[in-house]
Amino acid sequence: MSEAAQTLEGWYALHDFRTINWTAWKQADAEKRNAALDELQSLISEWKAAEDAKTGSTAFYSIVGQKADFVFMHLRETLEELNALEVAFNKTTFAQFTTPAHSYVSVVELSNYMAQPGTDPLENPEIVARLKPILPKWRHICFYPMNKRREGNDNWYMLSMDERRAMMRSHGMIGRQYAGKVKQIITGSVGFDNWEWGVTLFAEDALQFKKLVYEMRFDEVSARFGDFGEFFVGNLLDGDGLNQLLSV
Ligand code: VOV
Repeated sequence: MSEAAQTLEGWYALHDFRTINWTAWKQADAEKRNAALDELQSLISEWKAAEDAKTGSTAFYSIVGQKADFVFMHLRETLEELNALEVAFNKTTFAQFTTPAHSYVSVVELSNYMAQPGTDPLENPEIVARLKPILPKWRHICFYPMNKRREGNDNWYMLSMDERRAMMRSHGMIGRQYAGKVKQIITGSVGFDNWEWGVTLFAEDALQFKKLVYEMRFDEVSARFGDFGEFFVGNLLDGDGLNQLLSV
């Protein structure tokens, strides 16, 4: 058996995608719409308070295209908290105007491929901060799930640790060229959801998603071993953005 990579886990993650029933939203009277918006805003304030207290983080983005209208990405210490968040949203008036479109459950993960031998990663404040990240509120989000292939000669899980480490080094070198342009949060979902990882990227310039993902396609670890699910891309919903989205 090949040596399994050691992983460190941080906050649990829920990507909660919803579609808006625009017909019902437009038909609702202004009073009901305003009440729904007030309630939604107070939920968002609660999430912001959790983020200020560093007990979790939430990002709220509209989704471009027809796979969903918006996504809440929540990070919390436990799965129970994530569950409570989705249930709290489901009980709001605004939720009556939405339908679930997709969801993804995972946990922030760092592997030991790049670890410094003989050091305790949990003593490194940078690593600890990466396990419990405050999500950047950059203009755009890109989310997709992925697997590492297990087919014939292209079986990631049969490679030696050294072979995998060399490929992850090359992967990391490409990623580093995008420092300051793309921020990645890798979440592990083996045992939690249908794919092995969730990849969540943030950027101020959405084109950087295309450039990075395209460049990685030529790198061995993605070219030979990457299998990818559906892509979701969207725009930050800050206070103004939310009001604009929901004004009818
Ligand atoms: C934005 C840049 C960027 C950077 C700097 C970066 C660096 C790194 C490093 C150094 C490491 C290994 C240590 C760790 O931190 O865990 C990883 C790990 C990982 N990555 Fe990555 N990645 C990036 C970006 C980045 C992207 C765009 C993708 C999607 C791939 C693609 O083709 O679409 C990805 C995937 C992953 C995955 C699935 C893992 C876990 C693999 C495993 O087998 O365990 N990643 N990644």
